[in-house]
Amino acid sequence: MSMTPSPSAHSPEKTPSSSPSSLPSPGSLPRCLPGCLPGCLIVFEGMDGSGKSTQARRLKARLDGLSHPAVLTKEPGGTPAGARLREILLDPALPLAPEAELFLFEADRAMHVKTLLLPELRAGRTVLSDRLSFATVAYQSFGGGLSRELVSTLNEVALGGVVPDVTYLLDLPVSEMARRLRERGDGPTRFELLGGDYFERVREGYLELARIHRGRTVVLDATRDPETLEGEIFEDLARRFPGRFATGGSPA
Ligand SMILES: Nc1ncnc2c1ncn2[C@@H]1O[C@H](COP(=O)(O)OP(=O)(O)O)[C@@H](O)[C@H]1O
Ligand SMILES: Cc1cn([C@H]2C[C@H](O)[C@@H](COP(=O)(O)OP(=O)(O)O)O2)c(=O)[nH]c1=O
Repeated sequence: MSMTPSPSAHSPEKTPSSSPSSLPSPGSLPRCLPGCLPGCLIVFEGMDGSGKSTQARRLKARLDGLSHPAVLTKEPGGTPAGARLREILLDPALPLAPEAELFLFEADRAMHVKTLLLPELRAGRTVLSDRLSFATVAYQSFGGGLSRELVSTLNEVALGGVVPDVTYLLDLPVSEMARRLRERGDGPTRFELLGGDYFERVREGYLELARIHRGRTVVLDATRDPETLEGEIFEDLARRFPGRFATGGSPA
């Protein structure tokens, strides 16, 4: 990956405001292409129970072992405000209108991007995120039926131009997903609440996104064992970003 920021990474950027929140003001975010910030954003996507957090944790451990520290984060809930939003979003006793749910996922994302992803990526660090914007297209649009255009517009605002360098999509049949969630012992699972048809559409949504963004999305058969998947992900990363993850190659 290029360590040279493109002109577009700099021109619209301003010094973060000194307001009490110390968040950059709206419109101050760079428009970014993959690789235009010195860091590397690696995203894990897939349905509930597909093994995203298992693989994100394994990759982090592997990078730690190579003295290449990586930041492990997630959506929803990767920031203090996001953790509160996550409680609302995942409370089965608190039904939300589809639009309200969408706005809360996007609010979580805006906080995540502005306060965590952008600072880490600007500092040149590797960030591993358990979910990002594909999830909202797959769940709220393909699954929940909200307009694709609305979801894309809100994603664009929340992402502020940040684009993953690579996304690993852990693809799993819905029946296997249901089995894993039962085994994991989640309370009343989102699967039970939303139903199998919903998740069939979510899966199809993810696969369509992978086709559209095929240059920087890798679809993995998530029914295979965790070791095999970990090896395949690391091999792909090493090929994609030569030298970045070599032993002692930490940019942090
Ligand atoms: N490759 C795999 N094969 C079988 N079971 C797995 C695999 N990866 C994860 N699991 C198990 O499936 C469940 C869901 O995994 P998890 O990583 O929490 O998924 P997610 O973060 O996508 O919800 C956990 O019980 C985990 O131990
Ligand atoms: C990020 C995101 C998550 N979700 C859903 C997916 C999950 O059902 C739920 C919580 O995500 P997550 O904690 O990643 O669940 P899991 O570990 O089971 O995969 O939020 C959306 O519906 N839209 C979104 O934009």
